[in-house]
Amino acid sequence: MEELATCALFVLVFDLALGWTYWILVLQLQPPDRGGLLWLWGFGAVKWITLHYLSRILTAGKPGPVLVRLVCLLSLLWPVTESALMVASKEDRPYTGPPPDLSAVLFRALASLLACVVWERGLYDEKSAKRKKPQVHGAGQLFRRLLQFFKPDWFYLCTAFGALVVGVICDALIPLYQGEVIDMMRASMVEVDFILAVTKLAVVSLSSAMFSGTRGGLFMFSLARLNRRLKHLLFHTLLQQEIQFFEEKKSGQLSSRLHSDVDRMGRTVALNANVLVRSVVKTCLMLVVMVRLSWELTVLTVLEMPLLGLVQNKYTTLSTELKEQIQAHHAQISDQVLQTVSGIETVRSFNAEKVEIQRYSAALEQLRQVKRQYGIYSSSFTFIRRIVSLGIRILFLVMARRLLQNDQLSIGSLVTFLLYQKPMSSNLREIMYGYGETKSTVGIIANVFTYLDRKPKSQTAGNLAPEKLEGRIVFENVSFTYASTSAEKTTPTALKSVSLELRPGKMTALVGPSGSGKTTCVSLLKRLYEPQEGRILLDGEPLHQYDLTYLHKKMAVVSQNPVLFCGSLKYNIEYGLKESNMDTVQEAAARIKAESHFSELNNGYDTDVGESGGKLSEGLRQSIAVLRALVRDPQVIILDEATSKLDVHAQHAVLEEVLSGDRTVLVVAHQLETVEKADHIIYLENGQIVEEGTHQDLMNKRGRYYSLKEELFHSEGNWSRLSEKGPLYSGHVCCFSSDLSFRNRSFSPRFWRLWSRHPPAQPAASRCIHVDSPPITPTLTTSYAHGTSSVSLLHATIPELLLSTVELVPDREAVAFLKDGCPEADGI
Ligand SMILES: Nc1ncnc2c1ncn2[C@@H]1O[C@H](COP(=O)(O)OP(=O)(O)OP(=O)(O)O)[C@@H](O)[C@H]1O
Repeated sequence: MEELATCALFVLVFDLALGWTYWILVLQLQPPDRGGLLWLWGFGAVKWITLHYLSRILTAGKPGPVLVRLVCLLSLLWPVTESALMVASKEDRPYTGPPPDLSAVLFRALASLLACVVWERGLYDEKSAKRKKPQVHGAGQLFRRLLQFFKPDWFYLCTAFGALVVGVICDALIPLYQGEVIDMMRASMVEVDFILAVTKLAVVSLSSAMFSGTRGGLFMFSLARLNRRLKHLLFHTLLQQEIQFFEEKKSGQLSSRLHSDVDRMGRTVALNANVLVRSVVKTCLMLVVMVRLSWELTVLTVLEMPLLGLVQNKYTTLSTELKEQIQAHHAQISDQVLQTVSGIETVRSFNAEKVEIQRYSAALEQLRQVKRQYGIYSSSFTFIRRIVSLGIRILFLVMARRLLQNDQLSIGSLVTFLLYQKPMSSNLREIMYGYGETKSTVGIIANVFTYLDRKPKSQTAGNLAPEKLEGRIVFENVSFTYASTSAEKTTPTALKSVSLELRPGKMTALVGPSGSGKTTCVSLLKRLYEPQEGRILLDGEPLHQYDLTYLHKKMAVVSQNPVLFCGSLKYNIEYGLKESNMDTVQEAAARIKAESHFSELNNGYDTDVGESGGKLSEGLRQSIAVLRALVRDPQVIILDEATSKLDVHAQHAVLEEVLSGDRTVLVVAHQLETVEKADHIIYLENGQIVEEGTHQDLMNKRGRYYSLKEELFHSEGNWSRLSEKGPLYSGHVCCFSSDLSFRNRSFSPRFWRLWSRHPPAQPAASRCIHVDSPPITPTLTTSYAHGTSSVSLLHATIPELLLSTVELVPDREAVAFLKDGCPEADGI
């Protein structure tokens, strides 16, 4: 810093020496008009070269931007101001060259130095420039890129800019013609001239209104089109992203990017460009007129700009940070409200309303604090701005009085000047404001473009779409780990070298404890994620090579909690289908035993399902999801706990329906009775396959699968599931058995009578109860069958539940069973 100051001092001293040398030369040589502008510009060029080399020598070849700016100002300030004075000089006072004034040399040098200091300390905020270096550096590029989005609207924009320029010219001429009209009011003037002046004023005012209106309308129109295009593109890009992206970003954040950020972006370019161009054109035109009236008063008026710029720059830097914080708080609050409202049932059942209100209030309080800070900055800025304006105004009045007293300005010219002064000041303010707004939007534009440019990390889909799909799916040593978020350093491996095969026409079941990786397998099949190792093949081809639309048509995934959209039942079942086919829907609904439930609803298939299907029972929601998949007739069906809320009959009906048509079926279920029918059962644990085979194989093996079945039966949860199946009626038989040959058999009342008299010998492989009283709901404490209480049932080691009716029962089966299990029954 000290080194820089020393160099600047040397440059200044050298500049003074050059300045005084110039005047000595002029006074000696006495050229016409003291050399005029030609000499001045020539001297400026010589000075620039000399000072530039001097600064290079002083700084060992690296003068730096500060010295470069100082040298430029020192060299050009004089010829530029003299050229402006010559342009502005009135015809009756022709330009006679600069007067010899040695003190002016010193004054100009000091003014240049002061301008450089103001620039470095105020307008050029080094701290914020460093902090936002990558953004500020690319600001021009960002705006150029944003302008490219306006390409389809070039016609409207060109017309708007044309209207803008014409409107501004008319605007700038209005005060001039107003002054003329005032002059024509004098009695000595002829009426025709007065009428002519009024007509000119009217035409100019009318044109200004018309062109300004056209300009405003066209800008708004283009802006609306740009918004639509940008939002569409951004939404499209967002939907292409991989699932991890949505897991990391909050929905409030994304919604804020999509709406407020895009709105602000468009507004900045369209409106600020409009305001900036309008104000700059107007200012230039007005400057020409004002300088001709009085350059002294013009300098004072214009002086307001750099001073206000200084304040505005500081304010922009501080307020940009706060604006970003406000936006982040808004996103967080809307996220919070969304979560609470969508999870209102959980909130209510855990009596957490107060906690949620407190959380909301805390978030609102944080927002209030940031807004308060913003308010303080804003009012301080307004105060300082007003003070600066007031100071300048006082100076202006003092100067105007002096000019009037010296006859350098007439009252008429002063009135015209004043008519220009107010719009001029507001123009300058608009330029400042537009500049500040544009600068503070750079970060927002960069954010939106970051999203627009984001390439999804998932592999891009291929275009494979064979006419016939067999549906053979193979996992070859597939390993997968979920990406860790910033909060967690590592995540456990969800799948470790899993190899399995799903065959067409067969049902495969994935079972295992929670967190074993079942849903991860389904997610990989849905291509929500890509395996890090190994590959997944569909009919021998890697899954990612299939066209996504084709894949989703051929492979349907039904999950436990299907997403339903606001609308009718019919809308949700036919969601995404090009053509409605209610006959197929109704037939399929009948086959999965859902038709009667649907027709019981008030408006049948037109019944509104409510938000996320909230007006329907969970079972009905699952039926809709199953139907939604079935009506598309996919070759591969994946049921991820998809029938867990359906009753036993409906579960069997769904399984029968999906297995028809040679489909490849994958079932993920915790209810092991659902998977027993599977042709192949795969038992996963900690992301690895530990057992596989048929139900019989696994039961015989007495391994993990067998233990899980045992555990499930003993757990109280199993008993509640029994209760969920509804009341048991007189004449029903409940059988608990581990003997597989016992399944799906029914027994007559005679059998029961025998059974109660002759219970099986120890160790018993079976327990049965006969419900012979009017409808009862089984509960833990009910004792309802031939001396067998529910408590003893819970202690039974037999993991099977069957319900059947007595009418279908042939007696000999009972005899056969009793012969098998109870030797005392021989001969019955
Ligand atoms: N989105 C995710 N981000 C990080 N880890 C995840 C994510 N989803 C699942 N996991 C982890 O991956 C592992 C396997 O989970 P997965 O959901 O596949 O198990 P699951 O067998 O389907 O469990 P459940 O039967 O309870 O549905 C678990 O350790 C789980 O915590």
